[in-house]
Amino acid sequence: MKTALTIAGSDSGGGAGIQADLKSFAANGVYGMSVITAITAQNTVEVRSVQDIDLPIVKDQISAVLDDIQVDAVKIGMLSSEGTVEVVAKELIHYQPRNIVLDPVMISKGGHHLLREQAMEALILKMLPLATLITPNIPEAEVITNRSIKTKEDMKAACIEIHALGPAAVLLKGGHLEGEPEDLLYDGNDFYWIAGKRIHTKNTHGTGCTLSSAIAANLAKDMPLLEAVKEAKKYILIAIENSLELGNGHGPTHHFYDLYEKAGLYRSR
Ligand SMILES: Nc1ncnc2c1ncn2[C@@H]1O[C@H](COP(=O)(O)OP(=O)(O)O)[C@@H](O)[C@H]1O
Ligand SMILES: Cc1ncc(COP(=O)(O)O)c(N)n1
Repeated sequence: MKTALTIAGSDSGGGAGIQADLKSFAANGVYGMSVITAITAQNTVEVRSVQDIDLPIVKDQISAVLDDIQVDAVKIGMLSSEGTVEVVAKELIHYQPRNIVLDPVMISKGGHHLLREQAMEALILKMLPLATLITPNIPEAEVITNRSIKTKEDMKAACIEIHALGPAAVLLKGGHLEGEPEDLLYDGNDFYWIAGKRIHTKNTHGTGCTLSSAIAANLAKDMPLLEAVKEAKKYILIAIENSLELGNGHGPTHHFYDLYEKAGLYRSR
């Protein structure tokens, strides 16, 4: 069986972070493993508090997995602090796993900082060059490029600028712009618009985590990048369409194995 490792924060509410990643891995047919970087006390409404995990045990979690188990893809989410960015980057350089999908998580839907502002430079300088694919949303891409993104032309320019920072490819998610949520994939040569259909729901907690983990799972299964992204986009659409009315805030997406199978999208290679 193909495998994927998530390096991310824990969401006690189960909708985002490590919990979403492992559910997405399972639904997309790979064996999931986790390295926890931070624990958030979180629900559908808010992040109440955050405890970073001590750096030596972040390092040991990564080496414990990679010394023993074949890892076919790595998904990186919340990194929280500059020290964590540095430790994760160092371990990835040491182990050289293939297929690194970096979701540059910065701020929760409720406005809580999941990456300290002082850690931004380290993320850009140390982590971006290691990524096979980076998956920023519009606000994250605005922070990385330090320019505002309002149009499709702005999205193209941002992709070129982010690609120049080192990742092999960029998927700029358009969900935060008006209209249908179209994402833009840029591999350094060509642009591919990945069409979407807007689902009118407030239950979008964990969409970014779910999508990036589905892409990592697909890359682990040896799908080419464009196919991996397109298939993952179909998966996130189903997960949002079937999102759950749980809690009083942004409910989670649903990792619905049966429906996924019925739609002919489930593939375990
Ligand atoms: N309401 C929605 N309906 C359909 N697709 C959506 C919706 N909101 C987001 N998406 C898609 O889900 C994926 C992740 O969403 P996005 O909100 O951009 O990420 P993040 O959670 O990082 O902010 C993207 O492919 C985006 O286009
Ligand atoms: C631990 C953790 N990681 C990531 C997110 C971002 O979630 P979203 O996918 O909704 O932007 C989150 N809210 N909590």
